[in-house]
Amino acid sequence: MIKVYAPASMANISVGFDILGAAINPIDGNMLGDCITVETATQFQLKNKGRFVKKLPKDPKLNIVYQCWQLFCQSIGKELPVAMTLEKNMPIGSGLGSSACSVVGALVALNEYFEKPFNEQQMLTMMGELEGRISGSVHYDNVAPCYLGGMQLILDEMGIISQSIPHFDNWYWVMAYPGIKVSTAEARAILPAQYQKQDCIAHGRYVGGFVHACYSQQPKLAAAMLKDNIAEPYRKKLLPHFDETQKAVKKLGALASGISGSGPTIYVVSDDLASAQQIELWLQTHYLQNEDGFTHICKIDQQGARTI
Ligand SMILES: Nc1ncnc2c1ncn2[C@@H]1O[C@H](COP(=O)(O)OP(=O)(O)OP(=O)(O)O)[C@@H](O)[C@H]1O
Ligand SMILES: N[C@@H](CCO)C(=O)O
Repeated sequence: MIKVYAPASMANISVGFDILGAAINPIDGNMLGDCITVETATQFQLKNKGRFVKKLPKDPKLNIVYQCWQLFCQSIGKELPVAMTLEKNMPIGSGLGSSACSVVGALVALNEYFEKPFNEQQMLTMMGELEGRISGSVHYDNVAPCYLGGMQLILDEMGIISQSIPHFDNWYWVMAYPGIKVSTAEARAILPAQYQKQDCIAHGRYVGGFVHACYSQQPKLAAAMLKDNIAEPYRKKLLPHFDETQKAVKKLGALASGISGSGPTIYVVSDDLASAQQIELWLQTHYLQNEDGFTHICKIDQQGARTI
């Protein structure tokens, strides 16, 4: 039997719409991600369990794990009789890469079980295709960090889909999921089809500046560059009182904050644990909307998907 854990991820990180993402890990040892097992069977079976199992599609063929198995079989050229179990620990439509956790977990578990018929690039290509089926367009900024760990910059040139870039080891990422759903497909549909020239120039400056600051290890500059003029102005209305939340966490010492993926989770950066804890408490009291909501103080997860 093979069991794989696939971690949560935050896509975009404000500056890198569709091209930047990081895997995250709560510092308290909680495992924030889906788990998938693959076992021997005489015919294909898929069982679902976990905290968010009720939020999965009713039709089992719409479960992305089933589609992972189908694509894996098609790519290998034969039907593979295995029993898969999805532990759905991630809320759906959260901005924490829930579908990516299932896609990456399922493909890595199958690839491990069958002794790695596919290499990293082939795996990423399949992951991108499956993520694209869900959100309406291929984007790797959740699947790449979930699979490879660290902070990933999507390149998609010369056969290289993604490479990791340096980050700041002392940064805490306070993540707050309010408990409401935002569909990625809908959050993409509300974005403009075209942007003004000055917005394109500013966007280039922010993302270039952030990557430069990461390489030259200038944390203040990096935090100042974490600005989103592509998605946040249009998506923030989907999140509970976003502007007020940003102002409040800034007063509590946040270096930066923004939308995780397509929301409604927000991330807040702090380089001080006491301040991160105060921010977390504030978010628990003011940002969570129902009992499904949660907060975690995280660090960037270096490992990505792994067998456990
Ligand atoms: N195993 C699965 N895990 C998560 N979503 C699934 C799964 N199988 C099918 N789906 C469907 O995929 C869609 C996922 O929606 P969406 O992309 O908005 O969520 P998400 O992956 O949590 O988003 P985000 O990447 O912002 O965290 C939903 O319609 C859901 O029903
Ligand atoms: N980059 C994607 C991530 C979705 O999780 C978006 O913001 O639409």
